Amino acid sequence: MAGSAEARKLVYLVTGGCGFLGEHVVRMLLEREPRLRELRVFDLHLSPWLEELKTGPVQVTGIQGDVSEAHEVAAAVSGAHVVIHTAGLVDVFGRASPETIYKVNVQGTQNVVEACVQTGTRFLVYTSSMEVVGPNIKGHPFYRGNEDTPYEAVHEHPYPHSKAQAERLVLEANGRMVHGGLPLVTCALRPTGIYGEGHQIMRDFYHQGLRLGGRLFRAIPASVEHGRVYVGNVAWMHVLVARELEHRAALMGGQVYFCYDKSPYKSYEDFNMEFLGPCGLRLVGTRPLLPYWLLVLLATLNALLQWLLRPLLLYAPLLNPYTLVVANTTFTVSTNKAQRHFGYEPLFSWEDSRTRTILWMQGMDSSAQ
Ligand SMILES: NC(=O)C1=CN([C@@H]2O[C@H](COP(=O)(O)OP(=O)(O)OC[C@H]3O[C@@H](n4cnc5c(N)ncnc54)[C@H](O)[C@@H]3O)[C@@H](O)[C@H]2O)C=CC1
Ligand SMILES: C[C@@H](CO)CCC[C@@H](C)[C@H]1CC[C@H]2[C@@H]3[C@H](O)CC4=CC(=O)CC[C@]4(C)[C@H]3CC[C@]12C
Repeated sequence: MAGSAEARKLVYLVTGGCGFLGEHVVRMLLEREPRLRELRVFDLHLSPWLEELKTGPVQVTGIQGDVSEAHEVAAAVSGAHVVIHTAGLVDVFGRASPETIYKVNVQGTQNVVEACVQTGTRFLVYTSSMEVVGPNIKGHPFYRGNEDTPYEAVHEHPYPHSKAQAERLVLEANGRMVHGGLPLVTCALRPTGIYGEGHQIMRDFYHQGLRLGGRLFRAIPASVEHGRVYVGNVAWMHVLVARELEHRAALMGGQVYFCYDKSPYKSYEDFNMEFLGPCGLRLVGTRPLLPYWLLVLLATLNALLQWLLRPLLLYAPLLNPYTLVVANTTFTVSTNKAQRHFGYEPLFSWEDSRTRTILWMQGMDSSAQ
């Protein structure tokens, strides 16, 4: 979408703009935000593809930095009209220490909020997660819930705990006076499990399937529904929210929105097979091949091994007690809050989302294991 030079006046900052979701947000902004003049992409590691984006009408500025460093964040935020804060340490496998997770996710978010206040940036969109709600460690189902559905959110794992703390910081900052005397307007988006082009865990399952001779083995009952949402639609929601916060501050400020689209309700594994199947993999078993108690045992063993081996090497398999509970607990969303508050409709149908993801997977080098 082309915008005339006069209409281009806004400066956006996307933190974590080189990540899986961040890249889609960056590209979506360039395609669908005609008022954009400058797009700042802030990340710990800048990706080479940023260079290609520098030839268009929008000034794209890569900023290598760390959200946990307040001065780096303040320098990047200064002069931005809108901040989309997607940067985060996404780790439920024990790769990073809890301290590092808090430093990036909580302190990093606090730094973003303070930078907005100090420099006079008025609009802040935070990428939260369904994980701030659940599934909880008790395995309570959340079936087609919405933003108002009561649920006992109990967090013991550092990732959901840090995301919940960060979300609270962002929402509590709504209405704070920023430099210049106007109120900060914030809101949080809570994606369910995101999938699509660039999804690392999908890549991991694909390569695991290839190693196992084109097979994956069912571990989760098909009846357990896990919420999923296409990355392009999550990015589109971010773009829309960022745009509409200014016009609907009273309605949207301080609100949370689940990210949703028309992706079908399925188990985590059955959903993955929508893409892995057309890439030649097969899910073996109509029921889990191992009894649940054995999976719990294996997950506990993995956690124990991780702890024992930590001084020597990093052992971080996909299966641990936390991921087992998340994958084994029904958690699905059914809401239209984003449609009611800011007119969101998914940009990509389920068929498009599926096709795009399959094409991306088929284009991956299958030997790159
Ligand atoms: N992947 C998923 O299924 C879901 C992700 N989310 C949230 O979406 C956001 C993006 O996640 P993904 O794209 O999946 O993860 P990702 O790991 O692909 O992207 C995160 C980006 O943040 C950057 N980053 C990490 N630490 C940083 C630091 N200290 N300073 C600056 N940048 C830093 C990374 O370099 C990376 O580019 C995260 O906030 C995550 O919590 C929410 C729900 C689901
Ligand atoms: C038991 C295994 C047998 O195949 C399967 C293990 C799958 C898990 C690695 C994933 C199941 C559910 C995923 C999480 C979920 O989609 C919600 C998430 C939200 C976020 O904000 C970050 C990612 C994640 C925690 C996601 C991580 C991978 C799973 C636990």
